Amino acid sequence: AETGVTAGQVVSALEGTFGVHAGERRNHIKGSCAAGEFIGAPVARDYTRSALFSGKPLPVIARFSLAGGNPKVPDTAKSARGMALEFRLPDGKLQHMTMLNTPMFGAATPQTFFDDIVSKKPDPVTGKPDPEKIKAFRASHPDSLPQADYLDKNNPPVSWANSSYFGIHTFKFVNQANKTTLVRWRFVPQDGEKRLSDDELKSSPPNFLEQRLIDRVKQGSIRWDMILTIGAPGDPENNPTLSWPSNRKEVKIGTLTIASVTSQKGAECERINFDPLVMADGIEPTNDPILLFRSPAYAISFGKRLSGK
Ligand code: HEM
Repeated sequence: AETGVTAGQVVSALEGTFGVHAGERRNHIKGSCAAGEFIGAPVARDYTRSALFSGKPLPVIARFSLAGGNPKVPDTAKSARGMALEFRLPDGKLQHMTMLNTPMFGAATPQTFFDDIVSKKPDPVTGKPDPEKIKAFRASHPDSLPQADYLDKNNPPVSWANSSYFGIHTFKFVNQANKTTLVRWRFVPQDGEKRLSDDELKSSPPNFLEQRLIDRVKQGSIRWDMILTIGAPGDPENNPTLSWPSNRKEVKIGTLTIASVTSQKGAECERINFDPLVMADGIEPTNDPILLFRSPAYAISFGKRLSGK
């Protein structure tokens, strides 16, 4: 039933549902900028020749965000949180990782993502999304259910610092001998996972994530461990809605340190397009149709906001 929705149509759907906010991201519009460094563990070189894992510290520009194109989305919203990283490698090379705090994504195809966004368009009468349309979307798109179920059952984190972030897609690690390994990765917070209680969900103010992260970093740097999961034959490679079995081999391959946090206005992360296909030698994409679709969609959003639209 793939009808081949285009990246332009998906960005238009985001604008239709969330409005056009000139000069701003069409998705993950609300967020904060951060910076720090990454030290990769040389043990990763069994799997990849990427300069990320030289063992030397590399500068990182980061952005923490909430999913969706509503600039006023409350920080209690039961939606995904994002962490986007730009690693600055020697010789001006770049590596991006643009992740969510859910282990899986809510669409196996761009069409499902499009239908999801359209189903959330506010009803002109109530000014709110129509719960019946959201129900109908879920019933007709089983690939949306694992992430929706995860977001239903897991409250959002108390802080961006108290969440794991998942690469979600499968990627290829290519080593010095040109051997390819299918992998997934995630970043696990050294501060520990901590979610809002049901009471806090109701009582928290709409804006606390940014100030809480600024306050946290004043106490000292914030760290995440980068954990690599090694795929086994038969593990889904091109479907980001499907988890891998939990008994796969895992290796700690680096530490991310965030040392400064600011609001996004005028800060360095604001003008970065965290296109997940920006990759340095040693890491390559799979044929995951969602991963490949993200790049043109981000380019359209980026082009619009850079030109003040
Ligand atoms: C069909 C699938 C998807 C579409 C169409 C889409 C679209 C977009 C767009 C248009 C932006 C704003 C880009 C900009 O103006 O710079 C964005 C941001 C973002 N997306 Fe996606 N996305 C998709 C899937 C995903 C997936 C699978 C993930 C995580 C694995 C993800 C994580 C993020 C994050 C974290 C940001 C914020 C990046 C930043 O801070 O600049 N997205 N997305």
